Amino acid sequence: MKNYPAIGIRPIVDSRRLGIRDALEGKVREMAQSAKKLIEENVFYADGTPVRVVIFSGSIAGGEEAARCEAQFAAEHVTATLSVTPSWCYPLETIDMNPLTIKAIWGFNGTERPGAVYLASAMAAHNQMRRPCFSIYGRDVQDMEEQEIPKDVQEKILRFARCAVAAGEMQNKSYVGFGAVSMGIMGSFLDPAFYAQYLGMRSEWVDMTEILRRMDLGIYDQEEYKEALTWVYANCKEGCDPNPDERAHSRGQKDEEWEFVVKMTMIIRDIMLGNEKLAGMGFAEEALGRNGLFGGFQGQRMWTDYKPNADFTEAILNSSFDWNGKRQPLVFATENDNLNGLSMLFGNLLTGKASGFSDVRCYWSPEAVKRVTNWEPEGKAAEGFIHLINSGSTCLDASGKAKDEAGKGVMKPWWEMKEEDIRACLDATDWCPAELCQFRGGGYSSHFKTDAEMPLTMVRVNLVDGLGPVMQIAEGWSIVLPEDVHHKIDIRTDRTWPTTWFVPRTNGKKAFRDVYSVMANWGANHGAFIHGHVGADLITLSSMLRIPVTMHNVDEEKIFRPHVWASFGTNDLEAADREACRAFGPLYR
Ligand SMILES: C[C@H](O)[C@@H](O)[C@@H](O)C(=O)CO
Ligand SMILES: [Mn+2]
Repeated sequence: MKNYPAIGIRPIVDSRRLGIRDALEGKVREMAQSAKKLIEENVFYADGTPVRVVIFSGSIAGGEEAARCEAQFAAEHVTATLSVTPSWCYPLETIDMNPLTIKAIWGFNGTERPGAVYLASAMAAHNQMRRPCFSIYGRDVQDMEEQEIPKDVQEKILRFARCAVAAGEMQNKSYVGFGAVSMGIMGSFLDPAFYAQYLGMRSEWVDMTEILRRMDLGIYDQEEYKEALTWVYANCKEGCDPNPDERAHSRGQKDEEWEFVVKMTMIIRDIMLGNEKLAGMGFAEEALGRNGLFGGFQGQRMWTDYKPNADFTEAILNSSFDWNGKRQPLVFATENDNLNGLSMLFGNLLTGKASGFSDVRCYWSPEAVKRVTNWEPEGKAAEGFIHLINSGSTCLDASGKAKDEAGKGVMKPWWEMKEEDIRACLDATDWCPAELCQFRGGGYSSHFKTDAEMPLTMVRVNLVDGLGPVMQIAEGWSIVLPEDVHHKIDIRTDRTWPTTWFVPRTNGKKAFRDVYSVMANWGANHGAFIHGHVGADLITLSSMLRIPVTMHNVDEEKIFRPHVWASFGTNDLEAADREACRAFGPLYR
């Protein structure tokens, strides 16, 4: 079900008529319209639709009009508000008091009217009444008649809007976990209280046998299945079979496994999203789906010891395309690691791009690389690098084969993918039969290497007893190693899996002292990665969700959190963040 969260703009004015309110109405309306335009042109829901922005029909000078605004916004599913004003107004009578909306105020930096005085006073009210609010105030004084939104104000409005919409898209949606905990991986343990209280999400469990039930009873679109299988045979070339001849599956078995994994992919998608075609086949309940926003699959080991694994399913669902062409990625976590899936989801909601899922497998020091390959790491690899590799599944976008206008390898918002991008990602990927010691039931692993130097942000949400959820962020780059070096170290691991060589940006201090320290401090076996340096957005989103960021390498001046965070300290921002999140607690408790 689609229920887009809207951003509501609240024009605030001084109530004194006879020359003040009248003089402000035009300016405040123009501020509201320009903010609406800025957001609608630059911020998108994960499905590519421009964000819906509504402006209160009037302006707000007191509690009565504030209440009217609240009523209008409630009917419009407004989950975040941006109040705008060029003047002094009366904070306790005009601010957004809704405990659930995510709030910001843009106070015009002009001195004809005391906009900044209102802003500061409104922040004091928000801070004292447990209603955290983002403060947006331009660095340079503007003339009252100026209509241009200054660049620094634009950056804050857009960061606020992207993150508030991401938070809003999670509300009332579900995480759908197929199976249970995989191989004792703690991230697979699904804590419904965390999702309900911090994200406003529902947690659902689906036994993996549901996939077999639908397969055996033919509860999937048979026509689409034929098209999908034809597309797979034409576009998903088989790679090397790592199994010794005496153990390798026969051609017949392998063909059955292709049929199986294509059906499995469609069935899991239908369980997550629903499919009205199923209603026409007499399966009304199955047609509804489970309102899934993201999900995960246990796989190992009970399923994968018996049936084909979900490597193909996870890789295709996480990619920005399938046999129907380009489409919104469906974030789907390997090994049912919902915390890594959530980390992927944050990146996807903020950018519209496919997210990578990886084991954080190994730190390669320059010395070790030299010893093993006789190559002296240089450039971004000079301090060593981290091997990101997942057991058989990463979105094909992570091959880095989509190209921007300059011909550079990138990962694009799914709606910008071109046919040639999809073709290039498919051509760069082969699908290796599963290594049968680990996956006795077979299946196919997406096998590629990230073949472009791209800005990436590695992300992880962890749950820590006594602290709650925490976020880790490492901005850095994928790197491309000389082919022989890549080959020598890649085949030391599972040669049929997708590899990304990652170098975090280090600064010689604390967790980012060097590449080794980043790996040593990482909170779990998995990490998600998203294209671009989006750490500042992740920090803002985390503050909205009251998730403290306990590790990041984002420049301090880019950090944008609710104004009240400064009241928890300005010297140690990490401690202040932790204290503020603890003080306010989860949004939906
Ligand atoms: C195939 C192996 O069991 C992998 O799945 C395992 O090493 C992991 O990915 C653990 O996160
Ligand atoms: Mn893993």
